[in-house]
Amino acid sequence: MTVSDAPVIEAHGLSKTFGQVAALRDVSLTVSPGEIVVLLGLSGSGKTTLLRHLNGLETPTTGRLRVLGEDMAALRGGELRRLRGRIGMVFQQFHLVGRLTVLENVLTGALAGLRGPRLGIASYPREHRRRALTQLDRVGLLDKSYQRADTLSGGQQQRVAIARALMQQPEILLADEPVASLDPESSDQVMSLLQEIAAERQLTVICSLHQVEIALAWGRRIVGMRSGSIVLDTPAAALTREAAMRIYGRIAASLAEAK
Ligand SMILES: Nc1ncnc2c1ncn2[C@@H]1O[C@H](COP(=O)(O)OP(=O)(O)OP(=O)(O)O)[C@@H](O)[C@H]1O
Repeated sequence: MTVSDAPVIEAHGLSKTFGQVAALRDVSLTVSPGEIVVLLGLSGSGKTTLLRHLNGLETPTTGRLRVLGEDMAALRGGELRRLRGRIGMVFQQFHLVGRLTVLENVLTGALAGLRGPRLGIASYPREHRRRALTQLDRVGLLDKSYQRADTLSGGQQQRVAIARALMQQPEILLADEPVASLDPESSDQVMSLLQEIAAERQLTVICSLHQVEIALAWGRRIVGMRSGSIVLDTPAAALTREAAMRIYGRIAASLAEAK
């Protein structure tokens, strides 16, 4: 195995409990560079908790986790921040600052690498501004650069959030239900953009979804989660819609039983 083939994520027996709630149960997962992995599961199955472990926002109750070759349990302060700088994140609710321009929102993606507070576009280095405009061009929104972020549609706002994440030149992109708030057409645009960008940059993408149809259409590898456990890990091409729906049916049934 060469260095570049080394897994970017290696989780072994991860468990996480919040009080009485087991959010993750014995999760093991290995992801190679450039893979696009869809985490598929209903609400409450543990997808967000797993993603939060991958960028060090949660620490496991038990188990081991290596991300980009680093043992997460061994990282402290600045080391953890540096690792986080290599991992981009996008969220269901975009988390843009609505009253700022699109360009300023994208510029904030590079803030971790800058000292001191920034106020206004002109306060960012010229090179950052150039890069931010390049990212906006890539996501098809260059013409919206100077518009307030809250005047954009949901799909456009998610594309801005992707451009912001790309500013940190991440090696891994974590997308937590990135299309859950979007209509079908915008969902397709966002999923297709994530896939193109992953291919262009050899970027590893881990994307949580709850919709089987979208997972089948866009996933390459589908990891199914139920009640905190991985119950399925298969190439999307090998998973028929009927099989996925049956698995989902079992997920739904198990949740109904739990209530
Ligand atoms: N900080 C927390 N404190 C207590 N319980 C938590 C916490 N975070 C997650 N949980 C619980 O852990 C379980 C898994 O939640 P998680 O958010 O990971 O699921 P999910 O599949 O991402 O669902 P959703 O899409 O609704 O966020 C749920 O039962 C949730 O209530």
